[in-house]
Amino acid sequence: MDAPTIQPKFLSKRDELGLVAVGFSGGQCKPGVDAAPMALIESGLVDQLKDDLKYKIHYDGQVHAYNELMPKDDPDHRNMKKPKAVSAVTQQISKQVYEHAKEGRFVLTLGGDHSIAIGTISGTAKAVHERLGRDIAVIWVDAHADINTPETSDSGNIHGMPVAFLTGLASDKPDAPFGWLAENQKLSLKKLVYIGLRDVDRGEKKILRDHGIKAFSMHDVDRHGIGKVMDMALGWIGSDTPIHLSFDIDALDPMWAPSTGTAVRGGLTLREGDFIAECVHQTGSLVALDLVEVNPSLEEQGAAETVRAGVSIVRCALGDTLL
Ligand SMILES: NC(=[NH2+])NCCC[C@H](N)C(=O)O
Ligand SMILES: [Mn+2]
Ligand SMILES: [Mn+2]
Repeated sequence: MDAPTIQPKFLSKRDELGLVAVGFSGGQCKPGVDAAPMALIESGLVDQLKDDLKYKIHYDGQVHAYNELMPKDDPDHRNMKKPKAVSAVTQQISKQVYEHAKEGRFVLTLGGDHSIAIGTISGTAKAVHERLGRDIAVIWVDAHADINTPETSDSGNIHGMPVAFLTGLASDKPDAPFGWLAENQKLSLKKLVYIGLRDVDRGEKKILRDHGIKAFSMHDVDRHGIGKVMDMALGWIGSDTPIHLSFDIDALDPMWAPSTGTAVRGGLTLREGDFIAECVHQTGSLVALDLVEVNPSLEEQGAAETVRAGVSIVRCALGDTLL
């Protein structure tokens, strides 16, 4: 197979990829998502990116568990569970992603639960601000909006809050857990687009409405078809903005991806998920990708299938083509 043919617009080299493997599950309560990076790598993801898609991969060879960063004592803060752990880990991820992104490399992060996007997106945003003087856009593909503030969240799980912190809808005092997020690490609400939503909390619906946030729910996918939805989503972002794609595997229907912590029926087909990734690749604007929430220890009979779905989405986003 040939190397990707799309010339990336916002990367300095078309074939350089920084990989960050994050074995972290502290943004929610179910153990097992930390095992996803190894499962994805063992199923051949990295070899395929190297051998089939011809990427030159910069990888430190480690699935980071960040044990050295775990606080001894981590009481709830504003209703958030494990605030210090998530803060320390996401701050470290932010640096790791930034180090790759500032070199003009594509950055692939394998999670881990979705709280890690506080790190990945802040790292991309900072590097893109510095390198190109631009804001990034984020396409958030998920059954959930993950835009709860600590105050609107029922669960207290931080994987339901990353977008609130990244957009500044939620913030912490400088000395509090998420006080480290600086202005140049944040995301504009106008540059955020959701696809696949179907389980949005009441407080989150109000946030989406009040701020006019662009969101394509499963209803929109049913009504228009995924082709039209992608045209509208990419049209909203425009062709001159670097894109960070944050893909929660639970956007897919549990038929295709059962092994995930907060599965919701009525989701995207595997092909619709791949199609989203293909369309985003074809823009030439993609600069970073997260793949999160694969949990091989849940619905174990479906774990291999879930991992395969994850591999497929990453391949499509990185330029794999059928023909
Ligand atoms: N990244 C995810 N899977 N998030 C699920 C969030 C579920 C729920 N809205 C919450 O705040 O807890
Ligand atoms: Mn989700
Ligand atoms: Mn999510």
